[in-house]
Amino acid sequence: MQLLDGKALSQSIQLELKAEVEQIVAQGGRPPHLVAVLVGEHPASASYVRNKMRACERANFRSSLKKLPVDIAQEDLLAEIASLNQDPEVDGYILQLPLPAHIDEQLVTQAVAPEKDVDGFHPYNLGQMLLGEDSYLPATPMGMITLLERYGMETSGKEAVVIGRSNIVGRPMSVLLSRKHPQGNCTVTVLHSRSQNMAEHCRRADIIVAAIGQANFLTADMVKEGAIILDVGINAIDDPKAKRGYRLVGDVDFEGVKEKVSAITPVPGGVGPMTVVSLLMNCLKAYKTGAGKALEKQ
Ligand SMILES: Nc1nc(=O)c2c([nH]1)NC[C@@H]1CN(c3ccc(C(=O)N[C@@H](CCC(=O)O)C(=O)O)cc3)C=[N+]21
Ligand SMILES: [Mg+2]
Repeated sequence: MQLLDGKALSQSIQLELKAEVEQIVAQGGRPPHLVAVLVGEHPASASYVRNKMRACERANFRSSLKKLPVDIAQEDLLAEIASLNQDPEVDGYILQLPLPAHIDEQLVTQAVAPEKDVDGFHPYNLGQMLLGEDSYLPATPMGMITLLERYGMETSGKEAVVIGRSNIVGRPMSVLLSRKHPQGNCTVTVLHSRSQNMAEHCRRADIIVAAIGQANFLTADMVKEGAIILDVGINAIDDPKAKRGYRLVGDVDFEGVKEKVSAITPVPGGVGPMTVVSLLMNCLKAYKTGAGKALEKQ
C-alpha cells in the first residue's frame, strides 16, 4: 500500500511557490496577497483558515484575515465583498463556508469577482470548468487531482466512484475525473444519499473519492483489491487521550482497508493540506493574470 502523503507534497509545493515569489520580489514585484473572510467563530472554520494563513507565511505570500461578526447584515457583507473586488492589492480571496444561516450563500458567492475567486465557487468559474475552459478549480478537487498527478498516477479508462454530490467537492470532482486529462478520462459514478446498492458500486471502482461526512463509512468489504482511495472526510471523534480532546478521522475505515488498497490518503495529512496549497496556487495564478487590478475603481 502506498500512502499518498498530502502533507509532505503540500509542503514541497509551498517551497516551489516560495521560490517563485522570491523571484517576483527580486524583480521588484510585490508578493501575491490572499485574503480569507471569516464570518463568526465556527471552530472548524477558524482552524482551516489558520492553516491557510500559515501556508501563506511558508510560501512568502502576503495574507490577511478579515474577521466579521456573526450577525453581520447581508448588505454589509456585500459591501465588504465589493471593497475586496476593487482593492488592487488583493489578488484573491475566499469566503470561508459555511456562512451564518441569515446569509444567502449563493447570492454572496456570486458577488465575488470571478477574477479573484480563488475558491472556484463562482458560477462563472464552475461553468468554465464544465466547458473545459481555463478557470480557477475548486480547491479540494484540484488538490486531489494534483496529488494524483504528482504521484504519477494516470487514471484514463478507470472506473471512478465519487461518494457525495456537494457543490464544492463531489460534483466538481466528478467533472474533473471525466474530463480529457491524464488524471481524468474515467468512467464516473456519483453516489449520494438516495443511491441504492452503494457497496456494489464501490466494489467495482478502481478509484473511490469519499466525501460523505460520516466517520468510517467506507469499509473493507466495499473496496476492490488494489483500489485507490481519496478520503475527503474530516470528522472529529471524542478522545479524552488526545491533546485537543478529539481526534480527526476520515470517511474511510483506514485501518480496515489499508491492506487491501494500492494507495490511500490519510486523515489528517492527506486531502486537507492539498486543499490549502491549491488555494495558494490559484492565488499566484490570480496575481500573474493581474486579477488585483481587474475591478479597480478608476
Ligand atoms: N470557502 C471555503 N473554502 C474552502 O476551501 C473550505 C471552506 N470554505 N469550508 C470548509 C472546507 C474544508 N477545508 C479544509 C481546509 C483545510 C483542512 C486541513 O488543513 N486539514 C488538516 C488538519 C486540520 C486540523 O488539524 O484541524 C489535515 O487534513 O491534515 C481541511 C479542510 C476547506 N474548506
Ligand atoms: Mg474546499
